Amino acid sequence: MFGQYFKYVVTYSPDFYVYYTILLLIIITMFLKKYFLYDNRRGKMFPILISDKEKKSEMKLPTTDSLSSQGNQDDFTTPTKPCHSLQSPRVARSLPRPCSPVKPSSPKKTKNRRDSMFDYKSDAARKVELIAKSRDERRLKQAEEKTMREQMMQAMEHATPYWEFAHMISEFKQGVEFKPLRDTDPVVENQITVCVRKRPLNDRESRRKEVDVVSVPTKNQLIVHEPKHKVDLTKYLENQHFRFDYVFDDSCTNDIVYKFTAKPLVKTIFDGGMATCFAYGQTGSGKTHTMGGEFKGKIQNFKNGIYGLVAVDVFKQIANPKYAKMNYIVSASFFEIYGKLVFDLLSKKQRLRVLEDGKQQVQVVGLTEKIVSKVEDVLDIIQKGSLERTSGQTSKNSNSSRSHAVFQIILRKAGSRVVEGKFSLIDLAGNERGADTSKSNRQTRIEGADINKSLLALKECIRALGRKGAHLPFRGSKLTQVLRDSFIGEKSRTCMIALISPGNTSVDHSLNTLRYADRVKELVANDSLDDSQESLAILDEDNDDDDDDFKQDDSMDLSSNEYEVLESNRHVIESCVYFHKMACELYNNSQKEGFERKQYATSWRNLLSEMVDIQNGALIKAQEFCQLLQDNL
Ligand SMILES: Nc1ncnc2c1ncn2[C@@H]1O[C@H](COP(=O)(O)OP(=O)(O)OP(=O)(O)O)[C@@H](O)[C@H]1O
Repeated sequence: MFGQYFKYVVTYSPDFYVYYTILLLIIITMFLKKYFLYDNRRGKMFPILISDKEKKSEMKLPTTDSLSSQGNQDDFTTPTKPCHSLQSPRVARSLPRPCSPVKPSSPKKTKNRRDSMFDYKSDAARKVELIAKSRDERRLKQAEEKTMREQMMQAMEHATPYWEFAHMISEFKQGVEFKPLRDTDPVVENQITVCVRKRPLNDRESRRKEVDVVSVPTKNQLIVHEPKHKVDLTKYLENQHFRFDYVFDDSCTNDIVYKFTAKPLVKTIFDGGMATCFAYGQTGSGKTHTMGGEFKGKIQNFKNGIYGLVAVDVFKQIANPKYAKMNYIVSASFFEIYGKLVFDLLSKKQRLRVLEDGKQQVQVVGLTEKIVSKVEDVLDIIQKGSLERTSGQTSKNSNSSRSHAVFQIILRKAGSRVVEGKFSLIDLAGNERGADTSKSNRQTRIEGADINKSLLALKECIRALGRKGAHLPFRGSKLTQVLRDSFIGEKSRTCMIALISPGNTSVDHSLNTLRYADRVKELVANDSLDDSQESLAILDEDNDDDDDDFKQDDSMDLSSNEYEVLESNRHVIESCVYFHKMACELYNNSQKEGFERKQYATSWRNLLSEMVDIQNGALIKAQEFCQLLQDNL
């Protein structure tokens, strides 16, 4: 029927297309009115977004009753559905006014028609909103971080008196990539090896809430974070960088330390050379722990100290078919040098004399040398000597920290007295004891001066070993005298292990230790004295022995003091020539273009501290001598 009507209209009504178009326009307008809004400001139409829920509510138009009940505040229970929710204009218009009393403070404020219009924001508006949002989030995060930082600082202040430094150090460490030494790293063989071992904080330091001021970022680098105060008392860190052959951090065991230090030297003594390994550092820094073995309470495990580990490897080599036919006899000795006195640790601390024969061979007369055939024999000797060394001492007033302990393993061929090879392992006196020279107690001053002197002489001797053919100032101390043959010969090899305590109260001593070790290595690496310099340094060789030094056992005898003062005087003269040359060289280099500022600063500082060391040593001797002359008046 509709079809017939349509056919009729098409056939008989020429205005059909006009009607049809008008009808279509009406439909389109209605559609637009229902689903679109016109934004006057922008002159654009926008489609209305209606959530599914709202669409549903729109479809179910509220009855007058329900609307009035919504409008009744007393019955108001759900403010989440206000009448002016997002609805089409038609629906919105159809709603009666009284529906407005929705609580204005309603937490879920729904959008009205106008709000819905502004849901459609330009990109710029969206971006502004995003920026504002992220700014608010950032501010919130910053506030949270600040609160946390304040809380942490408060907690740290209670936990440690050095919390500010601890905080600065931990911030510094965050920017450092740590790649410490690993057991699998290759062992480099040097004639002189200088390395550093840092021990962990001990119980006493932890109780005092000390801060660990030493970082070991790589296998050969170390940083000391020296706590400092500015004039206005602001705290800051001075980070001092050092480089050595190896640096062992507090997680390294004695086995690892041994692998990179003394182990490579064992074969030296089978090749007819002398090997020497020193442990240098402040009292309590771990010298005995490293050389003698780890402590478990008061009990020391001699098997895992460097003494014991060397013994194991020596016997392994003896069993090696290459050396088995050589018929080596192994013997061991253990003695202590305290000032100018030498004591046998294997013979109830019997006092020994050090003499030099016509061929400049130094002999420790009467020293017990026990023949050993297995590792256990050596461990017995180490145990006996160590107990002898520490017996009758309290840790506070320990003589062991003021004496040098020398443990030697000697190789001879069966039936011969000739030494084929010797490994000397030395646990040096605490280096801070050398600074005891200003103390009023005369004995302490003398001890301090002796330690200072022996450590300076030791450094000079190692330097001389590095500078082949240079003058060997071995007469500078009893220690270097008895070790004379360790510093001569092409085949001699030396290793120094500098031990440091990590606590902030030890930082000055640790820096002293590191500077000493640094100079030993740096001079080995950089020194290239020319012949004229060497010839200047030889003066002493002709200086015929004033054997007083060897024949007298009295520690403070006038003539030996005079000898030492004159020796130090000569040493100062020689060093002045050397310093003058080096200082000129450094200065001239600094005038050249593109000179390395950092290298210059380090070299100049080291040169000056070396000069100060030598002059201080001479000053101590001169003061002692003045005092002695006065006492003898
Ligand atoms: N690497 C380490 N790991 C753990 N503990 C260590 C380490 N080094 C040292 N210690 C501990 O620190 C303490 C002091 O060490 P040690 O006696 O070896 O110092 P020292 O330098 O020989 O002192 P002294 O000059 O008085 O003989 C010991 O209790 C030792 O166990």
